[in-house]
Amino acid sequence: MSQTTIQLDEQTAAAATIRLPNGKAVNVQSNISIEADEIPVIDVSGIYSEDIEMRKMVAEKVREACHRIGFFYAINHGIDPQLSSGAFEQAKRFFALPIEKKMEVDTALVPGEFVGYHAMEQYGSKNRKQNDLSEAFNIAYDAKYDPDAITDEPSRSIFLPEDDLPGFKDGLYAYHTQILQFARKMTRIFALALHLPEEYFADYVKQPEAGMRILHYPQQEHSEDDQNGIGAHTDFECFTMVTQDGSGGLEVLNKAGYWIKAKPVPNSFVINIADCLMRQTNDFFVSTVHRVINKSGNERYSIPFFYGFDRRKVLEPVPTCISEDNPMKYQLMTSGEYYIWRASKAKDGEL
Ligand SMILES: O=C(O)CCC(=O)C(=O)O
Ligand SMILES: [Fe+2]
Repeated sequence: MSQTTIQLDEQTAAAATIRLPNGKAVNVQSNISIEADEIPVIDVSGIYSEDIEMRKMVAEKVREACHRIGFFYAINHGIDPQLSSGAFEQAKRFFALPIEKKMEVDTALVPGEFVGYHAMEQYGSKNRKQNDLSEAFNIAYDAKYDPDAITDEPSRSIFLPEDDLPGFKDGLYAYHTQILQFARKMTRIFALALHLPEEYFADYVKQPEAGMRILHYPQQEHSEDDQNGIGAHTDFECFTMVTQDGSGGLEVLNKAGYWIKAKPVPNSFVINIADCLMRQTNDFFVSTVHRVINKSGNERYSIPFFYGFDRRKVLEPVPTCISEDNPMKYQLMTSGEYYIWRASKAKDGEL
């Protein structure tokens, strides 16, 4: 997530330029979203194949999607749907707690880190009358729940005492552990997609950034001009994998400047490129602007998993994405420097 500044066009209030904290500016032609089949659905079952050609076939589809739109659906990912149902149940239990209880794990208690509770209508854009209509709870990577952990460093997560919500932490990490393993496999596919050896990023993800978030969006009554569930933003790690319920509401800004509805596809992840991978690929992969507006008539719940490289690793350019004619556009920094800079900006109330 990140903050945005939106400038309304003088001629038409519908068109706008969105200035992003990642340094980009994107044009929006209309604030009203449209139905379009632009987000590819990729069957990723080939990632488990022993045959490198099968893995490369998935990788080429990922390459095309990440270059063209920065978003795709992954189906046949192999994760038991009971784990996502379990995590959604935990989300509903948490958000049903009284606000005073939820505020005991307020994210403000952990400056600079994206963990804990983000209260309803707390963040927003100064261009909209109402703050964003959502609440969230974020957890961080925890080596205790990673079967391939190489560290015993304590997690940055904060939780209510176990007796306040028995089973909540284990329920969330049961799902997190499975997504983490899938994300490591996908890291190999992303390397192939960039025409690099599969192992290229292996050292970057032994101790990854792997936050997960549960989100609750009530039905909104205001127009999309006055309020969003989450306003237009890009994510800041390498890639994000979102589990959405059946409500719909996630919208993706395509290169032509139109909001495309990312309609729910059962048992899929919506995967999107985030800023760090955009930086490392010198913009070959696009970190696409997205937002959420829940007008489904239901309470919407979603579970994004934000996956990034080890904080100590420098975000070096990918060799296949730079050349003499196409030099690196971004200043070198570590993943950690980038995350902390962006998280602090976002927590300053700018989304
Ligand atoms: O709720 C969703 O579908 C997406 C949420 C999101 O974009 C975020 O938390 O960064
Ligand atoms: Fe996002």
